[in-house]
Amino acid sequence: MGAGASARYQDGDYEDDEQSRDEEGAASVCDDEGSQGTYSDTFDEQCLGQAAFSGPCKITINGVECVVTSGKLILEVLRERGVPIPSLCWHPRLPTVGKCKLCAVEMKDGHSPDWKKACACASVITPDMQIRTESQALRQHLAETLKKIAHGQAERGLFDKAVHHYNDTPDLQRLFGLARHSQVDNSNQAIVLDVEACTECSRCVTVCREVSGMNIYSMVGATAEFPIVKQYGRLIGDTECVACGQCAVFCPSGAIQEQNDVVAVVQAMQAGKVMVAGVAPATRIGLGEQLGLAGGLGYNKVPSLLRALGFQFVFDTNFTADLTIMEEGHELLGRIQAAVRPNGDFVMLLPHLSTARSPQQMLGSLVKNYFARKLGRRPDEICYVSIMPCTAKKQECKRPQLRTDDVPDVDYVLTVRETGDWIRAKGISPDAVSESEYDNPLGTHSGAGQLFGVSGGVMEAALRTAYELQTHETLPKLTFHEIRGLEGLRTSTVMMGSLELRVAVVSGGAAVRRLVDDILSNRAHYHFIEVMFCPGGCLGGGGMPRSENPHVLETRAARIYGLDERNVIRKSHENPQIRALYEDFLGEPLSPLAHRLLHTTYTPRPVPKPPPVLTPAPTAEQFFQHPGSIDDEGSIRTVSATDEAEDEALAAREAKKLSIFYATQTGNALAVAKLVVKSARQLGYDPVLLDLGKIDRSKFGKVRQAVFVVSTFWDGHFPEHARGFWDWLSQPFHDRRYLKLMRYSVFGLGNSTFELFNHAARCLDKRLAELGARRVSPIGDGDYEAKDKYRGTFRTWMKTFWKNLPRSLPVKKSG
Ligand SMILES: Cc1cc2nc3c(=O)[nH]c(=O)nc-3n(C[C@H](O)[C@H](O)[C@H](O)COP(=O)(O)O)c2cc1C
Repeated sequence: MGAGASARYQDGDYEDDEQSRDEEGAASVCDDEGSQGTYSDTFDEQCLGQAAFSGPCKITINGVECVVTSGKLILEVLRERGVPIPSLCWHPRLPTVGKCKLCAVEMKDGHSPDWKKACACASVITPDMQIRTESQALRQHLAETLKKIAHGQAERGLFDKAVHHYNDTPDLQRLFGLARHSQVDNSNQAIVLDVEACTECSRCVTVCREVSGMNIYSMVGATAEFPIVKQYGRLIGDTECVACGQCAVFCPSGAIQEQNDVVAVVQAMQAGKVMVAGVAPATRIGLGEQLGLAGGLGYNKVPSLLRALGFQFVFDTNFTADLTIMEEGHELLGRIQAAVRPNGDFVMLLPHLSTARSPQQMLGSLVKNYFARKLGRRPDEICYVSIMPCTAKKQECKRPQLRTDDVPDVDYVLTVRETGDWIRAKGISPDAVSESEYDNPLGTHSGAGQLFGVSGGVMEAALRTAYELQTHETLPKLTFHEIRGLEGLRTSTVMMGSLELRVAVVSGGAAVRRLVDDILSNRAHYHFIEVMFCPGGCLGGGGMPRSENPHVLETRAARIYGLDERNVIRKSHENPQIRALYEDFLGEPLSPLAHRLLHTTYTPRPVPKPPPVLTPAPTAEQFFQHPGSIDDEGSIRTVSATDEAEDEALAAREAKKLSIFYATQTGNALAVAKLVVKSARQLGYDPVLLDLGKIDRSKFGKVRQAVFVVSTFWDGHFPEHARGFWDWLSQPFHDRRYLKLMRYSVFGLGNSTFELFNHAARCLDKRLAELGARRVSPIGDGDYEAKDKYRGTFRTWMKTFWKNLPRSLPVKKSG
């Protein structure tokens, strides 16, 4: 609801004086007396950040007076005080979206007699506010909202059952379109999406866009059967998804999960394989949480629990974290020295990824190629299972580069969640097992290795070793506080003798994207960068326990730092087993054997392209195929720009000529462009409608009066048919006065839930002005998310344009 709309609720009688309501939003309710009333599904949302100050203030909650902090969200305050309040879309670590409307409360300020309904997740506490969470109307609202969610799930469930039931009847499958779609998207090696369980809360959309910076999910174009649309309407496996699994961590209903590999692991056990597990640094922090142990799990309980599950050997991925530092540290110093110019300066190293494998893959490789030999077994007789905080590791272990003699180094990856649930399902109690040590020779680690579980930890571990390797002196201070913390980007300059090393630590995909942009555009210069895709690093990984605790990442980080501090060995190069491994087997860091077993190569992954054309609306097709023909509405002339520019001499007519260019993917922009044509004709103009993808470019510079109606698609792009035009117009060769004759205005069609809202229209608007065209009126930002879709914005924009157009005519010089 717009801020001005008022809905009054008094003593169980709902009164709504808003005139226009959209159909979807209206539902029928009974009030206390059982009379039927109309109930608007709209909300009074207090603008976040509206609170004048943040400090203690008095409010009442359900009639009880209390002192709380103003400026906080109502939902946060209710949760802190233990007042039951349902919600689905809200999460303390995500921006508010106010989608599910389950957290409705009623509120009023001190003196007002009227109660207003509001989303507790989208409204902030103000002094003297009264809040109630219980009333007949709220109960009714909750029931209706839950019913809608359940209805959607049930519908999709029935749909799914129909697939099963009609499995042998292809005609019916075709009829329902079932042959083409599956309810369960199993196309990704790490993530599975079962839309039957989806509550349409949109958390996956938010986290993927805001935290991971990927924008794989969308609800635009969603249907009842498929409430979540993936990039370009494809299966997840065909998108750019990197399987970080943040969607799985934040999904409240289990619709998005990791691919479960427990059954495959159990089958390997039953097949008599030698079962070996490896435990990651963040795993030992997360497993206790997944098992519901508030105080965490005793450090050496983890190997015991894994042995109770049936693993014969339990190694420590912290060991190979130390090994990674040895390989990566020598690699870094080698690259720096190779890059030092005679004047002592050194060149950018950023385009060069380290070739060192991840600790998981190093451990897998050593288990299959080193430990197997000690055991007198063939690599394929061993099943190595990695217990990880990460979902992407499920994908990583399947990379073809990470096999030796066609045997995978890592057979399966289980997330912390899968492992915890398996332990529970087997009825193993952490209290019933005693502590035990990790197995050797791959089980001893330094505190530096443990730090791999937190963002900044790999950098800190690397610096502890690189400093001593470079300077041959003892590092005076072990902790690098400047690169600790959970902000997306931390930077520092570290002196290593005379070498000044500029370092950056980045975590969370969105922050990574920003840093990469800065580097590519020469705004950021670093020598050594640690990149972790998950927020806070592995402790915020896609395979870690789901948590509603806003401070969960800080708590996990503190535990990891605590483990480092308690360790007797704090530097990777001081780990005695690492030294022994080089002496016995690998030779030295970066030796040929180390290269073969511990390093890898990368190949670019194909980036999925948008489909060539997304079924244009039939009317648009007519226009594309028959330019110049009379359209179905009988009155709109479409011509090529060539004809249009021929009339130079006819000045009077010229002033009335208006070129209306459109670019559309699914036909909406064309429909809007036609409205402009009609409106122009009513005002006595002579409009022509032009497909922006088909204009005669040699005549474009002669257009005098123009309107552009342009939609944005696929991450800020122009619609398919007009991309060639944009590529051409944005080229640097155009003269700055190329469009000096043109007066124009742009109307954009987009959706504000996309990060690049109306990007195509905005770029066009800017570019036209850059090339000398005069803007008659400001761009119209049409937003599909607006209550009336594009209507209101369009009317205002059109009105301003007609008002300004005659005034913008160049004044004739007299004499
Ligand atoms: C797959 C898809 C991607 C979209 N991408 C964007 C976008 O990046 N930015 C934006 O503002 N709108 C985006 N939209 C919203 C469209 O611009 C909006 O639906 C518009 O009405 C389409 O107009 P058209 O039918 O003329 O192409 C997207 C819509 C879809 C279905």
